[in-house]
Amino acid sequence: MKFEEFGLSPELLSAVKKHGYDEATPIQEKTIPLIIQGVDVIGQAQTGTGKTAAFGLPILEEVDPKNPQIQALVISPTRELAMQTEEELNKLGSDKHVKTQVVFGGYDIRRQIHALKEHPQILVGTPGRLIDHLNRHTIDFRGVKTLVIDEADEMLNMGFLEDIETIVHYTPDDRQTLLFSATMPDDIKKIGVKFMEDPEEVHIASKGLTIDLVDQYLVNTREYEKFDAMTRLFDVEQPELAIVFGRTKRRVDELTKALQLRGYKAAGIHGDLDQAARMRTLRSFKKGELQFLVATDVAARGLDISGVTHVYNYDVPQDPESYVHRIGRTGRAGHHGVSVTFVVRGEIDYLRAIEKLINKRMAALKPPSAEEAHIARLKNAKAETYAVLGKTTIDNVEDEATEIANQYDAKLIAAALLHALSKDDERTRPVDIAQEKPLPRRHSSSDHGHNFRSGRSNGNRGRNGHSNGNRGGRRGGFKEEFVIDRGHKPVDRRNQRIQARPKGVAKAAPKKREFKIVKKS
Ligand SMILES: Nc1ncnc2c1ncn2[C@@H]1O[C@H](COP(=O)(O)OP(=O)(O)OP(=O)(O)O)[C@@H](O)[C@H]1O
Repeated sequence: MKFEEFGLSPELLSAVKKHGYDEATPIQEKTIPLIIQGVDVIGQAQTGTGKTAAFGLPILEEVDPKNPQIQALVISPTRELAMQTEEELNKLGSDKHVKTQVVFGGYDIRRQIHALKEHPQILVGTPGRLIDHLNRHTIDFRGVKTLVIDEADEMLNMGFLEDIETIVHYTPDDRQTLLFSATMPDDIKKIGVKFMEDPEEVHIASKGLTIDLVDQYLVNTREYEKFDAMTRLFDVEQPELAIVFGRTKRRVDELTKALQLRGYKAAGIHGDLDQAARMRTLRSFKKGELQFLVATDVAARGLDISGVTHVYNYDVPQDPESYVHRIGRTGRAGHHGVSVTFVVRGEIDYLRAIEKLINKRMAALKPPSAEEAHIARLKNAKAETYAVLGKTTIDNVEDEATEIANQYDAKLIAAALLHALSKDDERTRPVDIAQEKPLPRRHSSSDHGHNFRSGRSNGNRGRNGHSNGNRGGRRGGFKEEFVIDRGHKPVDRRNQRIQARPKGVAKAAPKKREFKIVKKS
C-alpha cells in the first residue's frame, strides 16, 4: 500500500518520501488508519518492521503545530531508544513544522527545562525523567491527546509499571492510548488494556515472532570454552558489524576488555556508564569504527542501527521475549542477519522456552576448532595481503624496502606480512573472564519467562538492573531495592513520592513506594 492512500497531509508525504519509504509495511498499513480514527490500538509486529512510523505518522497527522501544548507523549524504556524515536518523529514532522523533544536521565535537567520552554508538541521520554519533570511542574500533560507506550510489554512489567501508572495519571482520561511492541505476553497485555478503551488489536500474523530474515543458530558449549568458541566463530564468520549481548554489566566489561586484548575493535555499553560514554560508543559503532558492540539488554530493544549483520548471545537471555528483541537488532528493514546463541548445559530449559515462544528450532552450530580458526584467519590475511600489495607503491619507502629485500628472502617477507595481518598471536592471548554458574532451573517452560523460580543466580548480582532482567521480582523472584530507569544509575526511590500534581489535574497522587529486597521462598 502506498502512503498516499492513507490521506496523509502533503507535508507528511514529502517527509516520508525524503525518508526513502515507498510502500507502507504491514503494521503501518493496518494501524495508521485506525490511529487516525482515534481508536486505541495494541500493535504487535516483528522487530524492524517500522512500528515507529506506524504510530508516528498518524500522530504527526493529528498534531496541530500552532497549538503550543504537548499533544502526544511517547514513553520509551531506554535513553538511546527515546533519542532515536524523537529523531525519527522530528524528521517525519519537519516539513509540517512539528516541534519534538526528548527527555531522559543522565543529562542536565536544567537544559531540558529550558528546551521545554520552546513548547514541543510531541514529547518522548524515559519514565524516570518524565516523573522528575512532573515533580518539578516543568511539563504539563493536560493537552495530551495520544499516549504511546513503546516496547509496551517491557514498560508494563513490574519494574516500570508504577512509573507508567504515575505518568498516565497526569494525562487526560479521554486520551488515545497506543501500545506497541514485537512481543506481547497475554498477562502483560491484560495490564495494558486497563489503560485503554475498547482497544483494537493489530497483530501482524507471521509464522513466528522472530523475523525470517535472521538465520538463528545455537552453540552448545561449556562456560569455560565459551569465549574461545565465540572468537573463533568471529574469525571464521568475519561479521561486519555485530552486537554481543552479555547478561550482566560485569560480564559486558569483562567481554569488552577480553575482546580488545585479542585485537578486536570492541566497546561496551551498559547502564553504569555515563551517558556521554554511552553515546560516544554508539556513535562509533554506527559509523563502523567499532566492529563489536558489547551490551547488556540496554541495547536489546528498539535500537535501529543499519548494517548490523550478526547478533551473538554470549549468555542465553533470561526471558524469551528478550531473545526476540536482541536478535531483532539484525535483519531489519528487509536486510538479512545472523544470530548465534551460546548455551551451556543446565540452561537448556531457557533455550526450549525461547524456541517455544518463537515457534522455531535453532540450528546447532559446531564451534570452529583452534586450527579451523587459524586457517580462516590465514585465508583472510592472504586476501588482505593481496589487497595491500595491489595498492602499495615503492614511493617514500624505496631505501628501506631495498634494504629489507636485500637481506630477506621474498617468501619470508610474505610470511611476515601474513603473520602480522592474521594477528595469530593476539587472537590466542589468554583472557580473564569469570566463570558464571548457569541460570537457575526454569520453573516452567510454558510461562513465557515471567515466572522464574525464586532466588538469584550467582551470575546475577542484585542491582544489575536491566542486565539481569530482575527488575521487579516478577521475573527473578525477588524485589529490588532500587528501581532502575533502564540504563540509568540505580535511583533509590524508597522515600520518594510525587509531591504535587500539575494544576487542574484531579488525580490522586500515587502511593508511596517501598522497594526492599524480598527473596521469595
Ligand atoms: N515503509 C517503510 N519502508 C522502508 N523502510 C521503513 C519503512 N518504515 C520504517 N522503515 C525503516 O525500517 C527500520 C525499522 O523501523 P523501526 O525502528 O520503526 O522498527 P520497529 O518495528 O519499531 O523495530 P523494533 O521492534 O526493533 O523496535 C528503520 O530504519 C525505519 O526507518
